[in-house]
Amino acid sequence: MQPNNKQQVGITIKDLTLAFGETEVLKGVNLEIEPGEFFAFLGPSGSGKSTLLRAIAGFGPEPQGQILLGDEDIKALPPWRRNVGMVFQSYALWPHMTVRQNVAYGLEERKVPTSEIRERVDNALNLVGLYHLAERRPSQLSGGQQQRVAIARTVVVEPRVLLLDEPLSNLDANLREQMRRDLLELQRQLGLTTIFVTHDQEEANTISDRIAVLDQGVIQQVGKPMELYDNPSNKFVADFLGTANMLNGRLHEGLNGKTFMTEFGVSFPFDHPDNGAMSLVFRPQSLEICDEDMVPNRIELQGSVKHKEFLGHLVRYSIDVGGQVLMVDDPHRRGAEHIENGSSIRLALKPEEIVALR
Ligand SMILES: Nc1ncnc2c1ncn2[C@@H]1O[C@H](COP(=O)(O)OP(=O)(O)OP(=O)(O)O)[C@@H](O)[C@H]1O
Repeated sequence: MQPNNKQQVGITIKDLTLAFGETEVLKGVNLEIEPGEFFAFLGPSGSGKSTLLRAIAGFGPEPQGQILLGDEDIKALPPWRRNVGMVFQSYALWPHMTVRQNVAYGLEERKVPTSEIRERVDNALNLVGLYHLAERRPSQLSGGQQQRVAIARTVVVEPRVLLLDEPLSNLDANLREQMRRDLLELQRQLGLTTIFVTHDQEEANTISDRIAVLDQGVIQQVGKPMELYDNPSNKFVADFLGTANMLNGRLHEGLNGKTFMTEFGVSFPFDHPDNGAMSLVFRPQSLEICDEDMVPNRIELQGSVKHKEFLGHLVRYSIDVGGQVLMVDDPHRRGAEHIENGSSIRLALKPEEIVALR
């Protein structure tokens, strides 16, 4: 199997809606996935990630809208004519067949000549590092090895795109990290446009070029992992991608510039083109604990420590600021032991790290 960069195709999804009976599960999905991209569908359980992936593969009820592979609308094609490879969460290996037979199965079905099957299966097994286990049955393999067989079996037929439905969720944490790296390397080697479904934001962040965040059958935002983390376009995305502090309140124009007043009555200067009700969102590491003089160009907040968790490289504090609890991640340094529950502290917030959401 050779890297097939020449055949890389993008995937375009236009106005896709899909219902199970009366229940609409995908509600007007629009998406452009670039050729060769490693793309993730990220969202909580029930958000429609698997349904969207399965719709691309041709499984499940027929959706409304369009699914294009390159220029070709594949929506009306049966799964086996789409040239799309899908790896299921359960792996779905044949238990009575050896690893080699499992991987060869799809080629035999396609009536590929025997000598070519041998060569392609060898290549696929080498690619996933399982050549030496070719004569074993799935029950004689670890979870990670079974996962690799499932991938080899899918890529051996040289699909135009690779779809992976939570492929790492049955593996333990260490193996998952290793498989993440292996999967990314394999994807780069093959140059296959790949979609990966996960509910784990760390997994999506580490593996993907771009992510679509889904909630309730709607794409909430699409972007590179850091873009989504730094500039969430709504509260759902802010919360789903890591810990987010959120201050709800109003922005007023005063004589000396603009002031933000939280719903709990804490106020501070804040500059933003809009006025009125908004939420200010910022990450725990955007707040600093100030022992001495206030750093210039920071928003100052007074609070008291409610809870403290020492995590080694950082200390995570819960700080009560005028009736609202904010999370603060402070890089651990010697000499901070005196900050205890009940301590009064000053916080400095970097205004440029605040995202104002309406
Ligand atoms: N065969 C089905 N019949 C009826 N409803 C279904 C069917 N499959 C999925 N659903 C519903 O569609 C919604 C989306 O399900 P889907 O499996 O796509 O979510 P998901 O984001 O992949 O979740 P998970 O991470 O739990 O797999 C859910 O509310 C689910 O109950």
